[in-house]
Amino acid sequence: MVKKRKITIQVNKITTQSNSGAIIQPVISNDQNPNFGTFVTTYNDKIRPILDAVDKLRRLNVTQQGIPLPTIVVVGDQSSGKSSVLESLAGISLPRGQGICTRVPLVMRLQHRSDPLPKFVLEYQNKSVKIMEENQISEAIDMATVEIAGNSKGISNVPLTLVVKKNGVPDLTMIDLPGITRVPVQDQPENIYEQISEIIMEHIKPEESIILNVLSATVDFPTCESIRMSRRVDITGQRTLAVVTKSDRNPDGLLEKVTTNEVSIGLGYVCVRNRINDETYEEARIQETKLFETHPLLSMIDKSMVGIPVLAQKLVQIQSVIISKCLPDIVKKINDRLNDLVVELNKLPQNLTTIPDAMAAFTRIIGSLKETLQKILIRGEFDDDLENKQMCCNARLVEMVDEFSKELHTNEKFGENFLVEEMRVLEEANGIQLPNFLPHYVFLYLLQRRVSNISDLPISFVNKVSSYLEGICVKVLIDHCGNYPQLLSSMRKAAQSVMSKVKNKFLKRVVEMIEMEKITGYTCDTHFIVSWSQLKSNNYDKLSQAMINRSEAINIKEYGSIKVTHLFDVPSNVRDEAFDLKMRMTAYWKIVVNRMVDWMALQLRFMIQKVVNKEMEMEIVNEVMLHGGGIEKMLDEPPSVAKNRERLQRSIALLQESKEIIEQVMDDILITAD
Ligand SMILES: Nc1nc2c(ncn2[C@@H]2O[C@H](COP(=O)(O)OP(=O)(O)OP(=O)(O)O)[C@@H](O)[C@H]2O)c(=O)[nH]1
Repeated sequence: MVKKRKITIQVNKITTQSNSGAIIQPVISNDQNPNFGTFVTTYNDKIRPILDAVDKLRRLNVTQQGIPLPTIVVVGDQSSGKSSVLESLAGISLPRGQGICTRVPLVMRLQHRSDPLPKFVLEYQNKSVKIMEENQISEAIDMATVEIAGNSKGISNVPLTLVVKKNGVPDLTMIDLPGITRVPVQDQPENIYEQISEIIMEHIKPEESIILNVLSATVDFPTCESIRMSRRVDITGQRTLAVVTKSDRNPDGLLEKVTTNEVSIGLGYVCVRNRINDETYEEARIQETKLFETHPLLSMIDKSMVGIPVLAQKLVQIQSVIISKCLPDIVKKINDRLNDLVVELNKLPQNLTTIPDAMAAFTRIIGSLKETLQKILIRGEFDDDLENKQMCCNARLVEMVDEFSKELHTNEKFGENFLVEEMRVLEEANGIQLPNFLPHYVFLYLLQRRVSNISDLPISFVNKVSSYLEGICVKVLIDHCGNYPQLLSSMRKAAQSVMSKVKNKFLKRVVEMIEMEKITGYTCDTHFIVSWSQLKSNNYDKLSQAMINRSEAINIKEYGSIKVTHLFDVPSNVRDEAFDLKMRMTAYWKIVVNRMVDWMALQLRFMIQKVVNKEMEMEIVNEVMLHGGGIEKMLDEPPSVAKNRERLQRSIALLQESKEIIEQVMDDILITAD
């Protein structure tokens, strides 16, 4: 319920569309010949409170908090007459002339005041300069421009605000922007066009901006840069109003230009004649009225489309519509932004002041760190972000184990020299002994050679897995002490140190495991005998047949085609003995490889369990307490956090103030539309 309703604004004959696609059509009846003075006095009282509220928000710089404000933005090509139009509306002199004059955004706040004595204030960069005389305004703006944008013709996006409180002016706030030019002059930078475009686009892009496009009657409208730019952000022209200046200089064809509307201006055209040379504003208005009444061509233009008073009326109406339309949205945006900032502020670490507080915070960090590591490394649950595949640890670890197993298995190749190694070893093992009696050391010798051949694979597996786990632990640690960066280096050191210790232990065991495999050939797995018998029975006949038939190759299951021509002249007893040895080793090697993979996987799980449940925590506590300066360090809030907290508090205070301003004005008014 609205508590207070002091002022009612009746916005007649103005249609508005939805928030996003505003169609604003101020309709001024054709028979109405607006008088600048009487119009503003009736309108000003009604719009001023809202305009004041929006101007207060502008001064608070809420736009920097992502809250766009309804604004009339004056754009135009260089020397199109932008400043002259503002001068005419305000009845004051602004820097005018050929070449670039406006080099910084100029916010013009016009306010009607009943006192005949005008007041002028120039605000910029937290300064407020009172201007005593009207004829000093131009110079003051020039000086402030030089202070902001330098002596040369460079431009800047730092705004100047000129407050004009004067009897009879319309209550309007507009922003005049540097004129668009493609050619740099004097020592302007080469990219002057890009710089100006950027400033203009920033101001005209928000849906809340009304574009006041100043076009000189002396140019072809479709060729105007300002038209091209405004059409990029306002394709249908629904928030663009055109002011045609210099009507006196080029009256030919102007009527046609503004009625055919070749450049799709949605809010209509107003043709004006600004002050020329040393005319007073009163003289300029008289000359303008005379021009549009008596000139044979210009007098044919509808009276609702000519003269500064009509422009003032249109602007005031448009301004009241956009402001009243945007107010609820501004409140919503302020509320949303406030909520976001409060959440962000609450997420910041508590500013710790006592050792018990620091101790509690440290314990919390360790606890949640352990919980996360248990979740992803032991229970194998997913991290929140499934896209981050690195953090799906169990899946990545099993991939590494599978790859290790594949490498070990593919290492077993019969190759070109089938049985050659076995025959050579048997030959050297020959002695004065019973034939066909295989000494155990022959098998062991071959086994040792095979184990040595693959011994680098388990080592590189340990290296790979350890560096992956170290990466995961460091990432989790960084995430968990993001709020206390002063702990980061100790935590990182602890994680690296614990992982390095564990890796060394793991490597030591792997080396032992390799040695064990070399020392003894043993398995309790009965499948060994079955597998050996099968290999022999399946392949012995193939080999014998090949020797009889002199076939080049035999096909052994799982190992493919194997060349045997080099065995043709080998005595059958030697060949058979070597064949038996090979099949025995093949069956046993499968057992060895599987045992290695199983053992490594179990060791890995065991190691992870120990690190996560105990060693990481102990190492962190040790590192922080003994070497990292203790938890007292947590009491020194890092400058980055303090700065962030200050920034958030400032923004929250600013938005709260803005919210109060806007809620107050909404309480005070009730807007009705026909
Ligand atoms: N005859 C005539 N001259 C005008 C009119 N409007 C502006 N001028 C002249 O055109 C020139 C440029 O006008 P400014 O108002 O400085 O143009 P501007 O667009 O503000 O210029 P920049 O900000 O430098 O781009 C000045 O010499 C004005 O006196 C007009 O309606 N009639």
